[in-house]
Amino acid sequence: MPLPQDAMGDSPLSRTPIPVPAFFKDAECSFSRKRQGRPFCYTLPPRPPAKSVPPISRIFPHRYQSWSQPRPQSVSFRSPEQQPLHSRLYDESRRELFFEQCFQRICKLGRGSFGEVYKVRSREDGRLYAVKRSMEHFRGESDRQRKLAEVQKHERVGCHPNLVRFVQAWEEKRRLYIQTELCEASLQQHCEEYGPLPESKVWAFLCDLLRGLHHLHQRHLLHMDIKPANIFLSSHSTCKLGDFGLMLELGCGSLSDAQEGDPRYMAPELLDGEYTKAADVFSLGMSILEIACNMELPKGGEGWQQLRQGYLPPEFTASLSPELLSVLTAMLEPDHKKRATVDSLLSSPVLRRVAMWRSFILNSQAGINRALSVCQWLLSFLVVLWMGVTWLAHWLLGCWNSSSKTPSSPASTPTPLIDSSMSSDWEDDSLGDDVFDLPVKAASPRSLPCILQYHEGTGDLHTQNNIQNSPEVFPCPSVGNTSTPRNPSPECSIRSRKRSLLCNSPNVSRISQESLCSDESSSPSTCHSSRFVDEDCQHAFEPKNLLSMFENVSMEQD
Ligand SMILES: Nc1ncnc2c1ncn2[C@@H]1O[C@H](COP(=O)(O)OP(=O)(O)OP(=O)(O)O)[C@@H](O)[C@H]1O
Ligand SMILES: [Mg+2]
Ligand SMILES: [Mg+2]
Repeated sequence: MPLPQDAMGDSPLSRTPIPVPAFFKDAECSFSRKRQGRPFCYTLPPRPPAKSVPPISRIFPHRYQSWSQPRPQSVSFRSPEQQPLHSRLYDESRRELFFEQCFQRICKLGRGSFGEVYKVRSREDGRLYAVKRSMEHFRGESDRQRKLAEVQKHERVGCHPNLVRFVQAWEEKRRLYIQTELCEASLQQHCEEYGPLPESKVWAFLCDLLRGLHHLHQRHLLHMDIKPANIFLSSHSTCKLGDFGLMLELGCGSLSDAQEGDPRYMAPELLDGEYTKAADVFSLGMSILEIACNMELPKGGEGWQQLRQGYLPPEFTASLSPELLSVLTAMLEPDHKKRATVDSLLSSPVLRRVAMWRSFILNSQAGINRALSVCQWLLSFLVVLWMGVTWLAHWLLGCWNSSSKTPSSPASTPTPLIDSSMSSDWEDDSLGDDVFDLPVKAASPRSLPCILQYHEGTGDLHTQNNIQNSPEVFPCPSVGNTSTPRNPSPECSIRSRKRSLLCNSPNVSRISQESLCSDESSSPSTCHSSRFVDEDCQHAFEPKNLLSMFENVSMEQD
């Protein structure tokens, strides 16, 4: 239906004063502005009345009920068979629910008349989701089927950027769980926090919601519960329709199951049983009126009637632009046959302009986000690259240092780094074959570097403390090579050579005689220098030294 506009392009309502009804003074009192800081649960629709008869499960508590599954079951209407839930994290033998085992509950997002909604993190993929858990247990098979029907509706809806995305659903211990994408907040929560929306945002959200509704109406689906509490804002500031619990499908006999939505947003023709797409347009119009004018919508009475007779209180709508007022008037047309349709609204010039502008903004936002994430990725790649290059440079420098300082015959020409006077205590120490079987002692292995010297004649290794003389020793992985002969004597076994190489890593440290002897009380026989060397060797056997170790071996073989 075309929007009611005159030749000037203005709505009659914007220029002609609305005839004030005789009862206006009384009627005025039926509309009020929203009060700030109202508790969230204030807007909840009434709960269904409690049954006077206790449920069968109370009368026969131990009777087996086919609908009360002991195990979690996947709920899906795409496959005819009920499937058990699959998750690599779920352990059937544990008492915790599937929900607790597979999700980390972060906080409660909200509560409706059917369920409580939690913000959760999936332990499986680490992402954030919303999970709605039915508030009450199934009271019987028909109650279960009624609740499970919401899942079927989610599946019917399919994917659209302006509809809340369904992920999966399951039932466990007579409760239904529905996992959906997580949104920032509902439009109602947003308005409670930030007050009425500026008109630019109202247009943008109206455009998003009309697109979502267009997707539903194309599939002959009626939402039937459009209101700010069921409209969600995504993290990218797009608006989405959610909560498909009351959705109806035209032409498939589901109209007999129709339930009334919130009376504040309800189209008047629903009282006569006229379920059409126009009812959604009316509810959306009411929601927009509420958020744009900060108006408390009446649940009944005179104000409720007036709004459904095409009367929009000017004291609330005075601040709206004529375009928005004319769109609202078209959406809130009392006669559902004359009411604007989603198609006609989306093809109106003003909404086409908004839609173009909206697409441009969303696309540029998405582009900026993509560029930012690429930059972030590049930055982390560069950091890793820089760390790798620094490490390599460090390592190459170390190798170069060691090769420039390695004498041709370490036994005959002792390195200037080695202070032989410091090695007197260690001269008779040697590595035996059992060194790797010795226990590790609790000393600080990295604090005092030492150098092992190989005596060609005896085939023995001697430790020499170089703590004072060799600051360059620390960064160099092969600095101890000076004590390793290039042409080892035949008595020197390969094993002992490898061990000496092990000990030549910078992690090899000297343990003072005192500290070792202080351990004597526990094992007196261990106060022996060869064991000290062993201990050092064991400390030196760390993955980061492996590279230098093999480097040394290869240098030796050369
Ligand atoms: N995907 C979501 N992301 C963020 N918040 C959500 C999400 N789903 C629901 N909520 C919050 O939980 C509230 C209740 O959720 P929902 O409307 O789905 O429950 P309901 O019991 O079906 O409500 P109703 O009474 O409208 O039928 C919402 O108003 C909203 O505040
Ligand atoms: Mg809801
Ligand atoms: Mg609902």
